[in-house]
Amino acid sequence: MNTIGFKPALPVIPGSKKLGLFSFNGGNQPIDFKPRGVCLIKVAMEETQTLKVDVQGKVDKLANGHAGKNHSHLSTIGNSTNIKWHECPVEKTDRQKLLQQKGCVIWITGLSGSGKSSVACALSQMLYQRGKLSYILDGDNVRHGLNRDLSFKAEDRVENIRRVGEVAKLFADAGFICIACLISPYKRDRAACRAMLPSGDFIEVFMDVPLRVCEDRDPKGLYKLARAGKIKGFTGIDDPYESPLDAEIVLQCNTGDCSTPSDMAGKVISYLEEKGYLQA
Ligand SMILES: Nc1ncnc2c1ncn2[C@@H]1O[C@H](COP(=O)(O)OS(=O)(=O)O)[C@@H](OP(=O)(O)O)[C@H]1O
Ligand SMILES: Nc1ncnc2c1ncn2[C@@H]1O[C@H](COP(=O)(O)OP(=O)(O)O)[C@@H](O)[C@H]1O
Repeated sequence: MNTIGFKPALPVIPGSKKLGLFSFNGGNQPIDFKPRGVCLIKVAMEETQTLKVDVQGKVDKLANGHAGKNHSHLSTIGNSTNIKWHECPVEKTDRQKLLQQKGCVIWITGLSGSGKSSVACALSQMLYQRGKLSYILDGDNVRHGLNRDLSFKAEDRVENIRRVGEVAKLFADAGFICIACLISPYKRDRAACRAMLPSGDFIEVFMDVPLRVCEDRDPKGLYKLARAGKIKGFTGIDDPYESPLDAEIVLQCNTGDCSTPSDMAGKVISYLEEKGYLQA
């Protein structure tokens, strides 16, 4: 693929979108394809854009080039053969402008009882109060529906995380601030979810709460059951939890005396503000 620059032949009114006929006239890099005179291209805000051009002269926006999207050709993705990505005129950037925020995924990981759901709820509430749209994908809740066929065996946890990662990606593309809170015990699976999103849009939050604190809380009595051998493969007891080393945000609580979920959520809000996610 070559990259070329192009300038629309008609003026672009700032803040507006158009469909129109444009000729390639602004490329200053060598290209080896033959433009067919005019092409129907959707115009974005900028006067000059970098486009990908394949050998057949088909055009593909670089910005949307993440996993699985092949705009020009039939693809095989997993067991799905002969599939093609369909673009629509309303894109993520348009939805973000509408919502005045940037779509992203806040991925909260930690042991059962570490406070993931509490922080997720507090965060969602604080965002709501600021007029920002979020949606929570809570492991427990998603297992009531979409993932009801999955157990807590290692391979089912992997599939659980993969599915939630994919759903979270869709929410982020819709412009939502998607808050996923799952134990997600394996580093590799969290990394795979991170890789589904454009750089920066996956924000990992580690609930750094030791097992003894979680076990003391034991709101559902599950640790007690696991210690008694009545639940097998319970995370932290007889199933592994791999702590993140590269989380964007670490929320620590070493003793029973922790800061409140709202204070913790406040740190996430500060991060989102600093990184510009709370504006379009
Ligand atoms: N074996 C075992 N191990 C860990 N957790 C268990 C298990 N069995 C049931 N539960 C309950 O399921 C909730 C975790 O679901 P997740 O989907 O977040 O788990 S995972 O990410 O697939 O590991 C978890 O909820 P949270 O306490 O909210 O984390 C538990 O209540
Ligand atoms: N920051 C906190 N300080 C004290 N208790 C907390 C805190 N966050 C959560 N809890 C309590 O700990 C228990 C587990 O919280 P929860 O949010 O359900 O964790 P998780 O979703 O990780 O299982 C609940 O009883 C909750 O009220």
